[in-house]
Amino acid sequence: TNITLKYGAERIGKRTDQPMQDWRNYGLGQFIHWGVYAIPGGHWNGKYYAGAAEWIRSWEGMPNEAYDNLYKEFNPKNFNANAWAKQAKELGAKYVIITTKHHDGFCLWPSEYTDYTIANTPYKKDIIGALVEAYDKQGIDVYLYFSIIDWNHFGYKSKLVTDKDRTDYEVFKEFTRNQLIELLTRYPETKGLWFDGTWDAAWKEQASYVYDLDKELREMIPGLIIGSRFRPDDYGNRHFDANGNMMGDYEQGWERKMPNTIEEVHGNDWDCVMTIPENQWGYHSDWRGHVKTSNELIEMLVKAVALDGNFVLNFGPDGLGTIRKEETKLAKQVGEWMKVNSTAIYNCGYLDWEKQDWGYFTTNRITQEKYMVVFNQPISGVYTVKTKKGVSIEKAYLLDNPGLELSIEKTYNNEFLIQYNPENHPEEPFVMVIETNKDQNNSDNQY
Ligand SMILES: C[C@@H]1N[C@@H](c2cn(-c3ccccc3)nn2)[C@H](O)[C@@H]1O
Repeated sequence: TNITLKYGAERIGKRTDQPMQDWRNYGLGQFIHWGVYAIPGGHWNGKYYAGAAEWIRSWEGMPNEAYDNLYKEFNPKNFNANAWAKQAKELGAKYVIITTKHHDGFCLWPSEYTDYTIANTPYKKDIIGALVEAYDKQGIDVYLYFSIIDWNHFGYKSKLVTDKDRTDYEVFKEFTRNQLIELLTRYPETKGLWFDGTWDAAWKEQASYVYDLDKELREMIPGLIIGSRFRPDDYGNRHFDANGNMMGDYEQGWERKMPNTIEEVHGNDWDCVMTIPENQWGYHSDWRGHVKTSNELIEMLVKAVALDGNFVLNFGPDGLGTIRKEETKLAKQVGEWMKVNSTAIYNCGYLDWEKQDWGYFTTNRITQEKYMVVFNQPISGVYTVKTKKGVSIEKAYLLDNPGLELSIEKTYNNEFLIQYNPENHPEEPFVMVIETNKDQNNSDNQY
């Protein structure tokens, strides 16, 4: 169908400019959710809050008035931006997404458009500025998370019913625009904005305002990257417009979930943002339910890269600015795996060969080198690989032991069977490198 839209997708197909190519090649990112919600950490008056810790203000167990005064005691004496950035570097994250303002409206930067900011806490100092500088120094690209929902602003409405709603909302729209311009002016190193809280009916009616704001922000920082969770089209659709075309630069719909097939990705760039516990972004002192292990997180990361996406792992520092021991341990474990295997992650993406049970294929978009990341070792020691017509496998070896060539048999219907029987069971996923007759990446073919 081709419905005429004034505010639909600005482009069909992937962005091809360098900033977007860099984004596409990150593979792994870090999400930071930090704010005053980290002070209660999922508890109030001795009671446990079963929801997501950053939503505790919406819980009847926590009076709004009590929550809205928490900022007066926000004084994270253990906060050390350089330590966080160093840990992210060791994790192997190529970019970071930092909450500037979550749904509660508390600003981690000294915004001049509201008093509900870090400037009016005992801590006083600019948290965002310190983090941008520290991550920049580590060579990690910085993206800013911004919640459109703002429970602290009188003009914020989830839906527009009365005339007063509408006049108040106009004030809120200008406030939102001012804060976004303020953020990009203060932190011009910002590579992109990760918007959240744009599902309200009120916001979905603002197609022309958001279209203009999107354009204005992109003009401030050339190459700025904004996902599909920002603009509504003429009919209030987000992510995909009325013609089914994606709005924004990548699909931002995979929150705590992932696609299973390349078809679900619709040829778009996408990111998956993931919590370590089942559903906690902000700090909760009592994680219940399933807490993911490093091998589970590594499999999600590899699966995302294998399906042409990025994987963004969330960290929720506590009220004093400490990154909790569970997150520190996982950052170390994933980081150690990345030190050995990131060749199959960075600059890699989807290889259009049939998915096999032993794990995932990835391929380097620049060198075309191909990788098999193994999660399920076959008892037989036989790894089946179905290539494309005319493509044969000539060499196979372990990424961390190139000298040991693995035997390859070709079957009658163009399948290749790679044999690998390690003496002992590997404790974590491992990578095989495969070279085909079509590879041009060996030096003597370069003219
Ligand atoms: C990135 C994540 N997005 C925020 C969120 C998710 N949701 C939500 C609301 C209703 C249904 C499903 C998800 N509301 N807010 C979370 O608080 C966190 O910031």
